Amino acid sequence: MTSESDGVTTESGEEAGPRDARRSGTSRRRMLGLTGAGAALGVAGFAGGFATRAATADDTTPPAKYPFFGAHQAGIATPAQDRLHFAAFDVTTTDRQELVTLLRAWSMAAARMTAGESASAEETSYDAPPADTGEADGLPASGLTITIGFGPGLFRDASGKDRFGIAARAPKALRTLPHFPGDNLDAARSGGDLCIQACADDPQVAVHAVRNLARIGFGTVALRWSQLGFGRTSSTSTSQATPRNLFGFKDGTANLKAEDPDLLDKHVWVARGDDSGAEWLAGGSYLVARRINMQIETWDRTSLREQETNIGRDRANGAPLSGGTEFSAVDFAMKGRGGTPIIDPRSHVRLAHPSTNGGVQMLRRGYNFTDGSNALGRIDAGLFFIAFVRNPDTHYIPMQTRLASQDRLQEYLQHTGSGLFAVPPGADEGSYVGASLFEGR
Ligand SMILES: C=CC1=C(C)c2cc3[nH]c(cc4nc(cc5[nH]c(cc1n2)c(C)c5CCC(=O)O)C(CCC(=O)O)=C4C)c(C)c3C=C
Ligand SMILES: [Fe+2]
Repeated sequence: MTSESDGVTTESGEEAGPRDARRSGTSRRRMLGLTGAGAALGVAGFAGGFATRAATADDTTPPAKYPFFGAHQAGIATPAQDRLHFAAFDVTTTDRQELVTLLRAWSMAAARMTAGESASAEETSYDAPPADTGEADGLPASGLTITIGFGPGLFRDASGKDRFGIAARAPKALRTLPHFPGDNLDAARSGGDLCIQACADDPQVAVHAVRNLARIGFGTVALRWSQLGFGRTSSTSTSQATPRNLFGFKDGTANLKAEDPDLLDKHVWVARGDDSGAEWLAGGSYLVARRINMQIETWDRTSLREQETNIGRDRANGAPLSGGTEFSAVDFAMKGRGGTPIIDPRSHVRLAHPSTNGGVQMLRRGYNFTDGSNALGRIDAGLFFIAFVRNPDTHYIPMQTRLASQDRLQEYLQHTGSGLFAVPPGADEGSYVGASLFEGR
């Protein structure tokens, strides 16, 4: 008898009790059934390659589930979820095969967890640690996506030595980001040979994913740094409302959106021929991560006029100060009474706008964060900036250089962490992220 509400059936056909369910690679959805939370919640719903989010409290809305396998990795063009757990790892093994084995194991576990399953189908003995840590048992997939990236150190170590026989295929643009004016980077929150971006609409699901991948990597990788994010600061789909950052402004209005695949091809996805030495990256992207502290106490003592001048948009509705509504085009030429531009030339939107940056755009996918408070009673808060770009040399570094030296916002910001990762294309069903690099393409 196999019924979601009756219990779990073992391979021999016997009905198992909860203890056996924990030992086996039990589906989290089955655990939902076990706990009587409603099997109806486990139905996937896909539309046009990405699922609709469970944005309402309506019980009949299926929670989002995004497939791990596909042409591109999920977690880039996927509608931005509400929570983030980002982790960067140092690879501790010197053995190429162990690294490949890890990437295979991560991909298998990621495919399971994004489907709402436990991290492993393996059955472990009662005397061994469970194959899944258990804290997501009973929880649905919650829109989980797991995106894996490769840092510069995966290809060459600090002395320039080829670590795993892949140095000749390192992407040209994959370098430690340069120092920008005002950077105050903490080495303990920067860099990494590998990264995992886990996004979900439930923080427990995102943390569970990183925790299990770190556990699987024990002995092959060591966690270098990690960051939790609690509120998305971008929209990556026109179906999403624009959220707000910790300065209280709508953030993500002029972001690239999944509904415009031509712009994603132009600005996000690496194309064949972009880098003849790294064709394996075609269909992938680059992930820029910046931990940006925001001096929110200072901001909170700043007049609304000054705040809006700094950003270049209306705080209440997100419209450009030149007028219109949130999605109106910004008019940088419009002059005010004194003949000066209404949108300050040093405002954030002016300096980040494509017209100031040779037409380049990026797909922003950042999150708000708070990490306690300091001895002065100030909240350690900010924006964990994540952007996906086709080439950081053209799509990130020039813009960040401009912002760091001219942006009016800069007075309230301090960059404290940094990372650049090449994000391989998505894996074929049954294969693994990184196969195009390690299996040679
Ligand atoms: C180098 C890239 C960027 C960094 C770093 C960055 C930090 C940062 N941004 C905000 C708040 C807002 N940014 C907005 C727009 C915007 N920002 C960037 C790039 C970086 N931001 C771009 C490319 C854009 C879009 C520009 C355009 O095309 O008009 C906005 C306006 C709303 C929106 O369009 O999203 C806000 C608000 C903060 C607080 C911050 C660092 C903490
Ligand atoms: Fe911005």
